[in-house]
Amino acid sequence: SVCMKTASSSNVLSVIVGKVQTVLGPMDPEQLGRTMTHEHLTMSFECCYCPPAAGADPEPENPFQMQHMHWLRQNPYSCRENLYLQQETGAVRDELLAYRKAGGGTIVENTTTGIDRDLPTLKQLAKDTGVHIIAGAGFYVDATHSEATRKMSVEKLTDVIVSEVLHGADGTDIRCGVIGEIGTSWPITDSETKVLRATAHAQAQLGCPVIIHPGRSPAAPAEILRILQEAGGDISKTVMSHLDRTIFDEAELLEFAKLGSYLEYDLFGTEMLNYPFHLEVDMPSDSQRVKALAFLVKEGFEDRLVISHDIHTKNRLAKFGGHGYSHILRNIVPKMLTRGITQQQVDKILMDNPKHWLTFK
Ligand SMILES: CCC(=O)NCCS(=O)(=O)O
Repeated sequence: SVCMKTASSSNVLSVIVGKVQTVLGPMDPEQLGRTMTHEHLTMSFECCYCPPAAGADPEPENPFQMQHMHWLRQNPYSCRENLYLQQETGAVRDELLAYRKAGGGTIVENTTTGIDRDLPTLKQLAKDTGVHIIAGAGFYVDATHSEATRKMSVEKLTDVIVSEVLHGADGTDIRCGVIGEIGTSWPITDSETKVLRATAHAQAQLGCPVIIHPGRSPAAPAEILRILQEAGGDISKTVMSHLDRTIFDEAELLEFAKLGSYLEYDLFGTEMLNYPFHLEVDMPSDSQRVKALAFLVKEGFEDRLVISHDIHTKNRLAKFGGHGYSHILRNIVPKMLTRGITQQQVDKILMDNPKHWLTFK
């Protein structure tokens, strides 16, 4: 039966090579269109609930009323109700229709094991809206690893990830088209190191795209690439997420960029004075994100940039007064064009780079 599985696995793989894999099946990469490389459409972020800080404004009684929108924007993780994006599939469906109208084609849905991935809902959303959706394989940060996950060997973890891509995940036949977001903390834990090694082994077998959530230290992204590379991963097909809250110093950023991964600015729309997961970090504004992109373009990295919003709480949906999934297309692109980034470079960032990354080798 091992032989049968290997034979059927190589048949599946031969169908995906040169293609991208959406929740509705393999697809010609030319069909992707404008692509947000890091979003969530249905998930729970309960693992990251933060009680309001001592002395700060407490959670309002009815947080989703207009007068509390500012509080929610500043304290998104201090309201449990706000962390259940999976309760808003209707609103997400409306937003995906709006995303298509705004010129969007594809969304990479980064929800992995640990934060309530829901593949049947993703498949239904793709059917209902015509937006191409690519689902993520693998595991989120250590705090969400189950005891069973922690006990798995690198080989077993590799088998799980490979199977999620080739055969389907969570007991369904719906296949993932990317590995990640693979979650890491700082310092990287033993269980996360095993998952990173498994990710690299799976990528070496599959020739597939990988996307990583780094811990909150400027040293984290390079350390992660070192682990992946040592285990046989393909850095040129790997996206490093959340650089906007991770590396601030321009020299350090250039040093990291030279390592060759894709560089992702994916918190567009997030404006927050106190970042509760790391109080020493000043969360940048959208203008500062655009400035970082313009800097990396000027330094010659236009072929490595990808962008997104990483919507993972309810308050960021248009239904709750948020910016929604079309903010980049409607507001950020025009801003980029006023800051020395050309239309051709914008097209690379939104179309060509995601296409090259997502295509199986
Ligand atoms: C699941 C969503 C996620 O991990 N988002 C990243 C948030 S942050 O670490 O950049 O604050």
